[in-house]
Amino acid sequence: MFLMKDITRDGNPVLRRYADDVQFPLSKEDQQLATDMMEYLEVSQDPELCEKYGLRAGVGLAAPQVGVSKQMAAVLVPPAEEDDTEPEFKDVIINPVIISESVQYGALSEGEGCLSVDEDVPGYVPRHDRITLRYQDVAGETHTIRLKHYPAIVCQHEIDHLHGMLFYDHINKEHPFEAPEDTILFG
Ligand SMILES: O=CN(O)CCNC(=O)c1cccc(Cl)c1Cl
Ligand code: NI
Repeated sequence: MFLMKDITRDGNPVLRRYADDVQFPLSKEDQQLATDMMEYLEVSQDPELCEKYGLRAGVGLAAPQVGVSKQMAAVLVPPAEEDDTEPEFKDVIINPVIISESVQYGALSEGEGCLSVDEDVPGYVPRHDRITLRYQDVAGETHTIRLKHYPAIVCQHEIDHLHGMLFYDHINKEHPFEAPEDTILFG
């Protein structure tokens, strides 16, 4: 199981590298990596286990964050409403490509955080509010899905990791809480 000691931190060159494509069928190693990354998210979202293992909670985790420069990220966006049982989006996205994106931006009103960035970096992170995402799952099946709002934001945060980008790269340095016109602020 991954612990905070396994998470690469800003300054480690692996976080600034464009990750390599993943080959199919997945090697045993890549299968285990996918499982372990999703497990981290599940454990981190359980308040008791999160505390027990001293984790920082996350809704996504990209392979470069555990030192593996491969195009793979786990995403686990909890249910939108408390009484919902199903996560809003849950999958390990492999070789993801955003094939279309809205002109309109969306941003979380409370900004973003990252396991690989220890300090808080306040400010809006403008992202596309809606995207069409193409990716392969661990079975090698290709999915083409449309996402909007929070799941779209999270997937863009993870895909950034696979391209050597970190969330604060998008924050306006002079005016961190300014966002492009018509940006939807939510959360
Ligand atoms: O790359 C993944 N992480 O660094 C895990 C920790 N950060 C989050 O869960 C997180 C928090 C706020 C907004 C977004 Cl979009 C994300 Cl992704
Ligand atoms: Ni991150």
